[in-house]
Amino acid sequence: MEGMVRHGSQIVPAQSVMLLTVYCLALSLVYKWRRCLSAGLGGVVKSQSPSPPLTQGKRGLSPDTSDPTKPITEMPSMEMARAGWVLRTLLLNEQEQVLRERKTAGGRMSVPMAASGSELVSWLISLEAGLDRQRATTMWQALLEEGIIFHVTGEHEFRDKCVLYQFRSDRDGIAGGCTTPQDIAEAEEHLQECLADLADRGPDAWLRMVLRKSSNDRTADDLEIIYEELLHMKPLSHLSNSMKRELASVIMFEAHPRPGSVVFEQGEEGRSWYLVLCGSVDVVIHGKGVVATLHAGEDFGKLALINEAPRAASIIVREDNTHLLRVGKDDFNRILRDVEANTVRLKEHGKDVLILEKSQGPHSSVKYVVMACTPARMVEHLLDSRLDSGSIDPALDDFLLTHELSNDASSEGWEEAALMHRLIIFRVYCADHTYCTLRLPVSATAEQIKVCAADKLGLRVRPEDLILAELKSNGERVNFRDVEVSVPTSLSLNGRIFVAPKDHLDALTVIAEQEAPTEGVELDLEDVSAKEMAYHMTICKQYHNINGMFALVLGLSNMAVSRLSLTWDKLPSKSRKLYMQLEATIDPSKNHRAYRGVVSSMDSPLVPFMPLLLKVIEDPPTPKNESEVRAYVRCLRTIDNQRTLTSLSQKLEPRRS
Ligand SMILES: Nc1ncnc2c1ncn2[C@@H]1O[C@@H]2COP(=O)(O)O[C@H]2[C@H]1O
Repeated sequence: MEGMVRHGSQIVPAQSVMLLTVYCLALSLVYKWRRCLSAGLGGVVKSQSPSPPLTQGKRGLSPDTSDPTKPITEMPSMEMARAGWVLRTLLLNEQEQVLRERKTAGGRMSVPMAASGSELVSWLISLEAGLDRQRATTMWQALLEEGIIFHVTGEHEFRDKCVLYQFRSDRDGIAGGCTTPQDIAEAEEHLQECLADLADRGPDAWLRMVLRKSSNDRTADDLEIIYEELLHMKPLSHLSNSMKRELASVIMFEAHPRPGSVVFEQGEEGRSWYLVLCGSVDVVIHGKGVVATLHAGEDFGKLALINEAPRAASIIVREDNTHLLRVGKDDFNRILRDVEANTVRLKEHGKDVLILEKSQGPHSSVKYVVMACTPARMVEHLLDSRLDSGSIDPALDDFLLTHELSNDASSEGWEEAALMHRLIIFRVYCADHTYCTLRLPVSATAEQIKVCAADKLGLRVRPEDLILAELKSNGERVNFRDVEVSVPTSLSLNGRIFVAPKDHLDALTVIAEQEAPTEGVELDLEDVSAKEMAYHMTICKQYHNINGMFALVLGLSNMAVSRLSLTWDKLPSKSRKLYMQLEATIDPSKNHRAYRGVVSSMDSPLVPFMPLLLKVIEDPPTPKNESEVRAYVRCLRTIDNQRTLTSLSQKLEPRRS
């Protein structure tokens, strides 16, 4: 059987065996270079691993890679590890010992196996005809940025000067000072390939080094290098040259060696705008998971800057050695805002979910026009958009009045499962009003909550004899069935969860805080003058804030207030008439015809009445700045118990007998 070789029980072509042998040899060589380096880098050679699942486990904070004297990788790449090994092996074989014991400036410290930057540059030039000093300097910087060589006291990037550098393996004492003839032969064999790798990486390494310097440390040459590079960057091609010049002094480089590290988290304040240089990042939204992956040439983080809103998503590094460019908020506003903030385009699972375009509003104000949007995103956008002047385009009115919003899992990608796994913190009370605080997924069943609460509260009752119930502020009780989920999110306003033995259920009484706020609110309404209050109420109408207007009218139309006839009588008839007109707009008959009439008679922008909008969605989406909204609602102290409201009202105007 010509050309075939027996391998175990298999017959394989001889060619494959040869390939396999070459491959094994190559692997062993690579292993040697990496072993030499990894011993000094924690001892483990890390393989290129895929990203960890993004919804689990702890995410590391991004390391600070802004210091240009430090490596930007956790482990050197195969190519640079090999180049380091080859150059060191050949340097050790030099007649005139380049690597030898040296004294640092001032003779303070003696360093073994060190060489000055200028000696290393001269030596490299001697290996390759046509190489100039600047090019050779960048090649050594390529080794320095991967932690293969170091400035002996860690103060400098690579310099063609009389400053000392060492190979890491010498600094950490993990490589011998001798070389075998076999090593030298191997190094010579790979030299040309290594020089080509270094020449290839040098200029980028130099650029990265310059981009890591603080603005103040950048020289005119540095700025020129950055500017030249910005001229060629596709994602910046729409910027004018003068903008690129300005950017050159402020744009910063950020390296993320590890997948899973967090660039920033959803809800944080926006401080920078980013551009992906290489690698990729995931856009992760609470309750939805990864909604998009951004690659080289794509940008992120401008929404929070132009909106003055919290970050709409977390950005998690997806690949090893992802490199980003960053522009701080002030610089973004100064240089880029006018151009970059022209369009905001958000994608989820490859589909555009929101495209906003800036346009000129009246009186040279700026407004954003929604060019395309999914219904779900529109609601999110409306819920938390504070775009510049807060203005929304007229097309939106039509949308609000006509669009049927649906919670279609397939088209909108609502990840109900992810929502259900979200952890929430809530209290469970006992009959004596002691309570425990639990942190469970939304999907936890009433039975699971019951068991956890009983355990924490020390209730010595079998779970089957316990009941979990909501006690509303009016004393009404609703028992949960054991299989029910989303218990804490289904409570009524001021409702509380109680756990009690079946035969003690009737003894449950409402907690004082359920009836009325037990603590003062930050803003004491009584400190505000009636005039001031009236001013703020009127402003809702003036600014077309129908939502705010309705909230006020609904509040005033509550029985506890509407019955205060003595007070109402004090109103001038003009105001009374105006109020009656407003009251008419909340009339829900004929599918909110009165409301629709008001909306159509108003010029844009306007804030629609949200409950009406949300009523058509079976399961309202979670707003983007969810944590903020939740914190707000948690601190919102209201009285929803009609009995309490009526008794307060009667204190003001006792019932006439
Ligand atoms: N579908 C998306 N939803 C929200 N943010 C997204 C989406 N896709 C990309 N992003 C980017 O993620 C960034 C998170 O921070 P910002 O809110 O500042 O700006 C956001 C957008 O630039």
